[in-house]
Amino acid sequence: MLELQDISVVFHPKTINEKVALSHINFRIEDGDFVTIIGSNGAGKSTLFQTISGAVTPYHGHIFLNQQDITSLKEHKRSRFIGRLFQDPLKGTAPSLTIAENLALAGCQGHYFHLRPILAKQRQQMYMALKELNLGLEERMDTKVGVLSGGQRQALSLLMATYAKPQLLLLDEHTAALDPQTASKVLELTAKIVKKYHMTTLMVTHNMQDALTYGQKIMIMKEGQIIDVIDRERKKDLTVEQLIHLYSSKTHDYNDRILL
Ligand SMILES: Nc1ncnc2c1ncn2[C@@H]1O[C@H](COP(=O)(O)OP(=O)(O)OP(=O)(O)O)[C@@H](O)[C@H]1O
Repeated sequence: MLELQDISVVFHPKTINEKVALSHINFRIEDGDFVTIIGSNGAGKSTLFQTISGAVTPYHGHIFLNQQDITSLKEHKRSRFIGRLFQDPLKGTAPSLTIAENLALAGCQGHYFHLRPILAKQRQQMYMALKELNLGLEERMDTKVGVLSGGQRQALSLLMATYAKPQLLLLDEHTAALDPQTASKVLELTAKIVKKYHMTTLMVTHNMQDALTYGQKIMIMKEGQIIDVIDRERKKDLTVEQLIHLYSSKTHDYNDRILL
């Protein structure tokens, strides 16, 4: 379970550049929930993820993961149980290492990594995990990641972010830089892995259809606040057109990127 209690984030406090990026955020997500987050530019979505993952320290409030107060836990320690995926496929993998070496790296999340020969048993585990992606990467384990396509790399990043079975998975528009076909493939893979391991997941997206399809709940953010949470009951009969209408009327965001 993830719980945020009265979280506020202020950049450059008490200066002329002061910016309140998150303002009194409260929410609770149960184990295994898949929650999608939508919001206009600058609403605070990335800051929310940075705060949960420990890259940004809140000005106020507390964060609990499975009853443990992680508010002051360092980012690298949180990475042992929080997996994260970014929009840029280049961010989640090391290009000069092979696929197998990247997965070995993912296996020691948050701990010091020494590149050692990979044991036959480890390779077998990697082979099986890669096979699930259905992209043929299991036959290319000694290929350097730098030569993979954006979609292959993002699928591998997804596998890496979930390899150590994190308690929480944060997906920050992780398919936005991919072409539509590859994006839907990576999203389907995401849903499959999340369901298989019952991972508590938060996904930021600008795509209303994806927010509706994958989110068991949908959070709407505006100007550093959560302005609405659409729960299972309200979501049940919601169409994408109704979601767009609801979103636009609440945020006054009529951006084409959202509507499409
Ligand atoms: N390091 C920082 N210093 C100062 N202001 C910041 C910093 N990071 C973010 N902000 C500001 O905080 C607000 C929230 O930014 P954030 O990136 O979280 O929004 P977002 O919802 O992820 O937007 P987008 O959809 O455009 O990525 C914005 O006004 C942004 O300019």
